[in-house]
Amino acid sequence: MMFSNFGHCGLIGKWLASFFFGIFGCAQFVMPVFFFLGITILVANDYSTLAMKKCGAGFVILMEASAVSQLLYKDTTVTVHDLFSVAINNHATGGIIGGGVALLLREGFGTAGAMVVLICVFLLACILLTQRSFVSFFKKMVKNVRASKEEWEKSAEKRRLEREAAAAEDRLINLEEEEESSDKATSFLKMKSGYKKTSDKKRAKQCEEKVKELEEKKEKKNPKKQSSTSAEQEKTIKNIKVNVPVFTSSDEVKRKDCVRELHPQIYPFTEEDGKTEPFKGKLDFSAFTFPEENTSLISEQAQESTLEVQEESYAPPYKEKGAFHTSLPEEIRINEDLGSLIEEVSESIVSEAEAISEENVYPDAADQAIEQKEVPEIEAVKDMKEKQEENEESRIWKNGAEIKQRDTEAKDNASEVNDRDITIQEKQMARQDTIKKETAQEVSSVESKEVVPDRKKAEGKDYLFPPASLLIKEEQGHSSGQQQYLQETAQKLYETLKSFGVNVTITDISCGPSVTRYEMFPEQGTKVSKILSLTDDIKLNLAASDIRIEAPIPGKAAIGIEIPNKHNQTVHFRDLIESQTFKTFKSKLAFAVGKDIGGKTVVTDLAKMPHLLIAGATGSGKSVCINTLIMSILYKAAPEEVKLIMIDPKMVELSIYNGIPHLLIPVVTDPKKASGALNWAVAEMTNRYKKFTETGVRNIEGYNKKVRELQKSGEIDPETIKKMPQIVIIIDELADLMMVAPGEVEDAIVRLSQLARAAGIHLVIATQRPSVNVITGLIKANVPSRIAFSVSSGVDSRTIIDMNGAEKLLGKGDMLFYPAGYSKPVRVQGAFISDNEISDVVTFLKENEDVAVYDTEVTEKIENKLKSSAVSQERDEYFEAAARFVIEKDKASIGMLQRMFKIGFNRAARIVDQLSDAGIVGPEEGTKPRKVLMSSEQLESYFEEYL
Ligand SMILES: Nc1ncnc2c1ncn2[C@@H]1O[C@H](COP(=O)(O)OP(=O)(O)OP(=O)(O)O)[C@@H](O)[C@H]1O
Repeated sequence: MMFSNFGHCGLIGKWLASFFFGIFGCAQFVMPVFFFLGITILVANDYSTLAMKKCGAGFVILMEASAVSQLLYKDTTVTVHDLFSVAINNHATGGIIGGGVALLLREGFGTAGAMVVLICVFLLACILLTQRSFVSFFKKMVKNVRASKEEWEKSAEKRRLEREAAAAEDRLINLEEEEESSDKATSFLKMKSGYKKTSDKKRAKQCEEKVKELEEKKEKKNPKKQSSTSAEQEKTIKNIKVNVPVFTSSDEVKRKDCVRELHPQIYPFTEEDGKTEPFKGKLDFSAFTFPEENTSLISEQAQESTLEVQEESYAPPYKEKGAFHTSLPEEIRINEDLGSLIEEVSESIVSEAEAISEENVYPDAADQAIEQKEVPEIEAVKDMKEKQEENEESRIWKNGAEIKQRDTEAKDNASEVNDRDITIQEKQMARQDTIKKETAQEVSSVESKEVVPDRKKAEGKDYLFPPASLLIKEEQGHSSGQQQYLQETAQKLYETLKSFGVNVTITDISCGPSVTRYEMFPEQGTKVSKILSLTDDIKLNLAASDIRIEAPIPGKAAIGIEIPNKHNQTVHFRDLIESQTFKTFKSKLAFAVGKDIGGKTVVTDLAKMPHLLIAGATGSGKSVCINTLIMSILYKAAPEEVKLIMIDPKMVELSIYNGIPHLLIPVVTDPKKASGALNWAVAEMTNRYKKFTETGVRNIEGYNKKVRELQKSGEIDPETIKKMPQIVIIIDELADLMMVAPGEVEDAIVRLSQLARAAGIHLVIATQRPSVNVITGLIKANVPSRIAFSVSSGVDSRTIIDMNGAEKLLGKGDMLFYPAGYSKPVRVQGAFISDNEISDVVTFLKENEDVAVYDTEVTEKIENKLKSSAVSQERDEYFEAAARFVIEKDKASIGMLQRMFKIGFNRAARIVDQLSDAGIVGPEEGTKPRKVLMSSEQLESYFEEYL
């Protein structure tokens, strides 16, 4: 095309060039170049939008050039053909495109206007092509001009200052040559100007002023430089004034060192103390926390004293005084005034010393026995404190060595005091022991007198209480390493928790027969749930079979971790009944449960429970528990006072008691009879309520009181109206009963549990399977007191006591005792009684009592009930209604019953036969209706008896 434009390509080239000139006008000269470049750019840029935009902008610029040439060309072409032909001929006009645009614009805006529009479009096209706006271009230009101007000014100023400085230095050299200078001034000058000459103070001052002047001048002109210089100056001054390295609060080690240095009393017993270097650092107490070491140390101290006091008597060693607080003031800052800081620190040390000496070193001050030794202790501590106060008054910072020495003195004092304490404690303990032994001897002598069977003493007069000598006594033998073991376990426990980031203070250790409880107070801000979540880790670290965490212990601000003892101690039943608690217990339904975690005897009143549910896996100790309950009653109440009904579907557990005077009926082993016995109890309960209404009393106590009064006054014959005995119904395996007669048994139990308390009837239900179809919702709701023995899962535990915990018990009498009114179950080691002991007691009772006189009336009633229930099972559903109907109509026929009950012939005939068998209607009389033999009253009494 380029060659064609200049006529070098023959005829076709000429035609082609003419055509393109007609289209693009004069721009055709550069069009081949534009096409070549444009297509190259488009291909190279992968036909990107930007490339297209730029090519478009280039094309517009070219066409503008054509349009301008058209405007400048003085010709009056108006048609497209004219534009085309003129452009072909002279190659100087705009062609169809450029020319067309120019003509249109000229028509619209005139030539000048068209030029302006074209220039504007040209600029826009240029922006598009270059992708630069003119404004930013101009800005950049202005900036560059300004920068070069500033640079020039700066260099001029620099040169001027250099000249001035050189002149000042010349003057200074002259001055220095004249006179001698002092060392300080020289050094100052050295620092400032780098010269090594000397001059006197005055001269130095003058020089200094001069240099300062110069610097000020400089700084005024260059503020950045000024600030950096002043910062440098400050730093230098700081370096001269404060000869203490900067201390970072995040540096744990340094912090600890500082604390040790400033608070020597907090480390009274560490070996490390002697190695502590005198303090050299600078303090920054922001974000200050107290290190845990001292807490542990002091708690260990507390434990030591605790354990000593605690030996033998399982009572808690001291009353929650072991808990102490060691947190220091959170924010102590030293910045400007070191003196005030020293004051603050000394105060805090004194208060710390007080706190430690009063609360922690002697944690069991509350213990009465140890009260006597408090006076010398406190004096000794005061001495120690005074010495330490003196220490603090002296310079803490400078005289590190002196402080160290005094620390050692204080430490010695503390250890002296400690030793003295220990000896005092030992003496005290020894005295306590002797007193205890003496009293124990006295008590046992009194008890032995009491235990001797005494006919007169017993309320039942003719009841001979079994002697305690029939039971096995606990062998006295204390494991010697017990204290050491407890201490070690406590230490391990503490360290385990600490390793998981839980800091605690062990405040108490209660050693029970089978488990030991470590009471602890967690550090402020520790979540209880965090400790609970560590159960398995604690178990692992202590190699314990199972642990239970009580968080928090009811009524205490502490968490209890119960760890099984190395050697279990059996709690013998004899210990319990010989205890003062049992002897002085008023209720006839006293139940010696066992010993709690503190070793205290637990005796409870069954009458207040008023019904008890005992549940646990097989072999967990239920039967033994029931035996202790029965034996407690045998040792406490005469047969006239308490009667027992025992239901033992297992047949082997309670049969041993057959023949004792307390039994109302022989031990029931037949589950069918059991439901009869329960129904009798329900009837008895109703009877008792009737009697209460007649006598105008509300409960059994009121009734018995009234009877006693009337008997005393002689108004009634003691033989005819007797006092009501309390009745305890014991069911050893509820699951068996529920399998045989679920509906009936549940109904009877529910009725009894709802109403029997006031009537003096109490239920004790034991079961192996605490599933919901055995302990139904209704039974659970009405039996409020529970004893949970070891179970296999948390689900079972929840069925019994509505919470987890029983799955962690150790078995063999380890129980969670949860009577009505307790907010949380209590862990108790149940008493143990062997079969031999039971049989000895039973034999004793049998020998000394007339052969058990069972209540024949009760037995008969139960038998009748059994029979009637067997018969009633065979009877038709409409039997009762039919009987009433025939008595009402005074005749009985099959057709009549058919019509009345809308039943078939056969069924009606069967009902009539049943009525005849029951003696309600007479025999068949041919076609005549049968005769009715009973009146309606007779019928009612029949129903009462048999249904
Ligand atoms: N308080 C206790 N102290 C020591 N050992 C006990 C105690 N209670 C139970 N045991 C031991 O556990 C064994 C099983 O106890 P027990 O017969 O009472 O269990 P159980 O729960 O009634 O079992 P099952 O439901 O199978 O009858 C006893 O033989 C005894 O060795």
